[in-house]
Amino acid sequence: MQAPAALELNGITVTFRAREGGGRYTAVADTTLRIAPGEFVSVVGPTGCGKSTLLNIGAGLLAPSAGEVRVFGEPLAGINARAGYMFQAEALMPWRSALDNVMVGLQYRGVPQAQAREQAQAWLARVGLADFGDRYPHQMSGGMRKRAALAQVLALDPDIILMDEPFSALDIQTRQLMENEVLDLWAAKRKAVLFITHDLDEAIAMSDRVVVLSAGPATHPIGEFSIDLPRPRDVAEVRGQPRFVELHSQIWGVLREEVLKGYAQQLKKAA
Ligand SMILES: Nc1ncnc2c1ncn2[C@@H]1O[C@H](COP(=O)(O)OP(=O)(O)OP(=O)(O)O)[C@@H](O)[C@H]1O
Repeated sequence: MQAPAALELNGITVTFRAREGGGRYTAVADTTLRIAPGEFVSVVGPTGCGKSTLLNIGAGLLAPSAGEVRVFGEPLAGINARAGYMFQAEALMPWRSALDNVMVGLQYRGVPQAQAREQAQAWLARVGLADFGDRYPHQMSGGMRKRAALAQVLALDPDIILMDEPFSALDIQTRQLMENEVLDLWAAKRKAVLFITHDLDEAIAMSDRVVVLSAGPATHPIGEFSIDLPRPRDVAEVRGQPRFVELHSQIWGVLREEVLKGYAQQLKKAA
């Protein structure tokens, strides 16, 4: 028998009550997505198509209107306890130091104080913040805060990591450093990753597989591409490889039309 997927979204449909008027809005329609243990999958799609909605479904933060989620073969009910999340927004508590921020999740899990401190310190060191444990979020740069947030997620050793545009607020150099760092950490531990981005270059550089979503409403996968670039990868260097350029052009061929549709919808909404 085939090993169960780490995360499996089966025939997911998500319908919201529309924000205006009394109607319903189907954000996601009949979407199936499977992520194998240790696989790095990116989902790309135009703005507002439903990427975050899918991630929230995988996290168990939102229940689908139809379809089911399975985690290592088991139906998911409530929050996905085997997943760690990293969102675009800052996740650090401003009143806690970096070390305390990383420790808090461990303590919540019942790890004794001294051990939690030791593990948190080791994770801060792994993300390059060994000497910054006593800094508060406002005393750190955006990149450092992201590192601390990454340590916070990884310290809990989740089997699945859900990332929603985690580096989009960073400048390009810091972003590439962080992307490489994530790839190194991932290579060492091989967790299943669901990575949401609207940046196709980032998706290709990082992933084993890229899934393209259609423009909304009723978004669904319209293309799936296996990224056969060798690893380890340097996200800046890999962009110059002929195979990268080829994959980019193939995927962009599918995504372009959807981005234009998504953009037209945004303009209509704004009018
Ligand atoms: N709670 C909600 N109630 C009503 N509509 C919602 C709700 N959450 C999301 N939507 C709508 O569902 C659609 C998909 O939203 P979602 O945030 O998943 O898109 P996205 O692809 O992640 O967007 P972006 O690229 O801007 O991050 C949007 O049209 C959004 O307005």
